[in-house]
Amino acid sequence: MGNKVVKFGGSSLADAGQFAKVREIIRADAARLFVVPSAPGKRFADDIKVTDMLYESQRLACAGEDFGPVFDRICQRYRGIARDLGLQCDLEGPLQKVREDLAAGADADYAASRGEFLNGILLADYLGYPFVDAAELIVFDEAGNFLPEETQKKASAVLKDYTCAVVPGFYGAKRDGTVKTFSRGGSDITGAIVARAIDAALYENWTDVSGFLMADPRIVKNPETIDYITYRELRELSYMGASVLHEEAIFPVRLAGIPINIKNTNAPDHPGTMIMDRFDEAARKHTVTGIAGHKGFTVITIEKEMMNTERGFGRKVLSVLEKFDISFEHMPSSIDTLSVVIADAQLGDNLDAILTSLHEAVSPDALEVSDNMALIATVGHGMVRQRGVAAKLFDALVGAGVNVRMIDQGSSEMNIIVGVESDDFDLAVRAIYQAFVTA
Ligand SMILES: Nc1ncnc2c1ncn2[C@@H]1O[C@H](COP(=O)(O)OP(=O)(O)O)[C@@H](O)[C@H]1O
Ligand SMILES: N[C@@H](CC(=O)OP(=O)(O)O)C(=O)O
Repeated sequence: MGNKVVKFGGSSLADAGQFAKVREIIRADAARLFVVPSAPGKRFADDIKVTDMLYESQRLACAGEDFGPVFDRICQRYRGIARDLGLQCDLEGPLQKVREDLAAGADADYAASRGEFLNGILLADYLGYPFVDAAELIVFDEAGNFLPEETQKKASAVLKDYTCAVVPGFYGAKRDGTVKTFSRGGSDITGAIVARAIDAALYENWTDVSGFLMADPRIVKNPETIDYITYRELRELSYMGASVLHEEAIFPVRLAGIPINIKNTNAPDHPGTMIMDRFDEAARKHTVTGIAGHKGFTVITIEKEMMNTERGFGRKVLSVLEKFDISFEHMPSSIDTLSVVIADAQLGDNLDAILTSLHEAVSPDALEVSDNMALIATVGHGMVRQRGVAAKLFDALVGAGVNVRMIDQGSSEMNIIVGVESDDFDLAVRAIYQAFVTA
């Protein structure tokens, strides 16, 4: 039987009690030999993640303000875990080093990475596994882009000398040794990289929910677990906001054909969700695999009669966005209208300037802006073969009194995206869930 990589999220390692559950899980299966921890996460709803406190410490240090009190709270989190578990490893030395580095002007990536680094030291000691610094395995270029093939070479060469190891999640290093983190939630990517590097039989991703759920449990009460899902479906759902797995975590394992199993640290016997390239279609319980979405989008709708006959119309619109260095999410079109959906974070303060440029570039009959929009994706390979899926979805939304502002049936044919007003977001997700799952 092949080895397993086990990644534990911040909620799974938030305190000593959680560490104990993690060790029990690892000891229950002799194949669980490569462990990727996140930084201590929230212990209760209003708690603060260590990663957030590290960013805050760095921000204060950088502004020349006193970061001592925030950093002391970080130290207390780690000291509490080490004390409650009776660990003997040197924690004070590494804590002091981080404090000094922050005072000396360390950057945000380095600061944030120390959350996983310190937790990795504690977990390695608790398990009796060697600690392998992710900075020795994971490579970024000078501009900060992750280099997958160079990483695969380096990580597999280093890890072949270990029968087991703890590798902290979330970061790697540029070739000059400067620490670089992935985007938030990026420990999931580290787990996938380690799985590919050791050619694991399975990548287990342990979190605080019993697998990937059909909808966000903060919106839908007790949603069903998705038993099986393909990498592609999962990527669509993760990208659209289902935060349980970082959307980029799929690439390394998909390349190597390694399945991912999402499991619950607080309910380890639950089978969770299996993610793989394909599976027996008969195993699907519902037409729809999952529903995900998020708020914070603006839609610009461009109207122009006979637009469809005008050569290069789409290109001109896109070149305006390119000029502002903006990427778009979707671009549904009909005969005389074309809409571009843009995340507000991309748009910044550029909306007025973009509208002016669009007027100059394509002389539209009208430009309409809908801000404060949310996008919801209803995803499932099974949707292609079923008639009436779109009708059922819209009936559900109309029945709930939701005003649908935009529709995009993605070219992947396993995805229908609707744009609704942000205030209707939760209502719309519940209505779709009810129509496809509980009705
Ligand atoms: N479709 C979904 N299925 C499961 N969890 C979801 C989904 N959408 C959002 N979530 C949220 O994702 C959380 C788990 O992800 P995350 O906070 O990154 O965990 P971890 O700290 O273990 O990495 C869950 O607690 C849940 O609130
Ligand atoms: N600690 C980092 C990376 C991470 O992946 O964390 P988690 O596994 O708790 O989502 C973050 O908060 O973004």
